Amino acid sequence: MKRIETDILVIGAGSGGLSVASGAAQMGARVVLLEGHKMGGDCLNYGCVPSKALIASGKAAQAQRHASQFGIADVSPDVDYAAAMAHVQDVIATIAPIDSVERFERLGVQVIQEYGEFISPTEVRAGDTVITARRIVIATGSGPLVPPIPGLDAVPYLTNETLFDLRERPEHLLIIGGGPIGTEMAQAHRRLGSKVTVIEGARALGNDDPETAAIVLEALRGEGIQIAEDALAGEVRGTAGAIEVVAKDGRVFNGSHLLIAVGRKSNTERLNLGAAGIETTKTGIKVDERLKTTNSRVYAIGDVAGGLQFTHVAGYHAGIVVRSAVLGLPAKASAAHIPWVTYTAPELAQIGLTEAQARDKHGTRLQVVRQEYAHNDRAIAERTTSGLIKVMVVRGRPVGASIVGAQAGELINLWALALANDMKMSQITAMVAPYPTLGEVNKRVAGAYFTPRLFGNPWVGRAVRAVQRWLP
Ligand SMILES: Cc1cc2nc3c(=O)[nH]c(=O)nc-3n(C[C@H](O)[C@H](O)[C@H](O)COP(=O)(O)OP(=O)(O)OC[C@H]3O[C@@H](n4cnc5c(N)ncnc54)[C@H](O)[C@@H]3O)c2cc1C
Ligand SMILES: NC(=O)c1ccc[n+]([C@@H]2O[C@H](COP(=O)([O-])OP(=O)(O)OC[C@H]3O[C@@H](n4cnc5c(N)ncnc54)[C@H](O)[C@@H]3O)[C@@H](O)[C@H]2O)c1
Repeated sequence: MKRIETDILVIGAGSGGLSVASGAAQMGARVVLLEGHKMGGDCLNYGCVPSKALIASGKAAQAQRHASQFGIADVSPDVDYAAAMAHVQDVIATIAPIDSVERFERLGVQVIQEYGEFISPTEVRAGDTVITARRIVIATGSGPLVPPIPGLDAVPYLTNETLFDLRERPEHLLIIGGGPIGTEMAQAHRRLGSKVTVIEGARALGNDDPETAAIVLEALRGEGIQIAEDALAGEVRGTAGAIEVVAKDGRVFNGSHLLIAVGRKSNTERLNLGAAGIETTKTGIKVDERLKTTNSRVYAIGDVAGGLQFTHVAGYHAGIVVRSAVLGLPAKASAAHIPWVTYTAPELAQIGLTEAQARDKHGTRLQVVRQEYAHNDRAIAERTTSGLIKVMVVRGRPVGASIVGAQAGELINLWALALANDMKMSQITAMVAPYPTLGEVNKRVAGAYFTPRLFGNPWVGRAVRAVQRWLP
């Protein structure tokens, strides 16, 4: 057995682990990084990157179908599904060098391409090497949760780890789960020419504000996607090409392929956490607000920590751990200013409290201001007028924002800045937004907060009349 001593040991080279490793190494710490499978983890290989690339193919196909609104003939697109998947692989290959072993070795990180497992509270074994470190960071991510639905083990099914290997377009894709994976992949496949049925056990896009989510679901249904809600999958039957999902209430859904998208399972099995005294919860590794596990020299970040499971959260966690484990500074994680976006068309974005959550927490102190895309000149020019922004305001400060519409994911950035810095609505109205941009909806919605305070206000009216009498 080889032995290595280091300052920081990072287990897992996905979004979170890579950020810790590069940050720590560039600040001068000795870093060892373990990766048992693909550098880049889920986001690069089976998650964000391939899904957004396939969504881009679907968008290109859809634009051809609806070009006549811009004076160009509508065309039924000639979709080459295998070529769309080749585009997906090309996008992954373009980004991969940034996450590669070579790049990390150039940064001074010692990369070991093996799975790691604890053999004591201070030691991790990876292949034939035992590593001891001042601090250990677990960043092993998550994998697709495959629920114990009767019959599922006897039929072929896809997950996010196998979907992007397909080269023949599914004739009829059944998707169990109407969360972000289910809805994004439903729309991409529908636009590329598959029939699609989403089978959702509760409410589709149920983690988002119901009013904004409903606008997305209406758009998806309008494109021909069947979305069955309150349809908990109870049984799966059939063979390759002819699959049947039976809901608990007896509804039967038939299709050629089946995608399972019912959430995630933290990757903890290989870690032998018991040997290190690290406890888990139902969703992942138990951590405190500093992201420390029940072993005070070990941190857990990103998906494996079982909170919000997004790449930007893994990156944010990495920043907290670098401050704490590398610089020895106190740093705590918070979830209140974390945005998320579902990249359907229209996009759906959320930060902070939804309207219902804000009402529960702040009662009558809450004011909700709204602005429709239909009043935005750029949206009118580009025929993307179906959209809405709602901002939840308490005592002049935003506590949450929900956006549905074109580029909602870009527009939420401003509210991410505002919530991260506890900004006031007056600071948003002080901004001058270039015309004509969709971003003007952000300024307009902030203006809507002040409108009733300024227009039709008897005190303001009296003041204005007095000033007008005195002005020369
Ligand atoms: C289809 C899909 C689409 C998504 N789209 C988005 C999106 O648009 N935006 C967004 O923010 N998020 C998105 N996500 C979520 C995002 O992919 C994850 O939140 C993110 O990858 C988590 O990063 P991580 O570092 O925690 O884990 P991962 O990226 O999963 O990396 C963990 C790594 O650890 C390795 N590993 C596991 N066990 C061990 C071990 N014992 N030893 C060594 N290595 C180990 C794994 O092989 C893996 O490479 C999507 C997810 C999916 C599935
Ligand atoms: N755009 C993004 O940022 C993005 C995109 C995809 C995935 N992700 C990340 O990946 C995570 C996983 O996504 P997901 O969509 O798999 O999970 P999810 O947990 O968000 O949604 C799963 C859905 O499946 C339903 N469900 C569960 N069991 C069921 C059953 N037996 N029958 C029918 N429906 C059932 C649930 O009610 C839920 O609505 C997300 O929570 C997110 O963190 C992010």
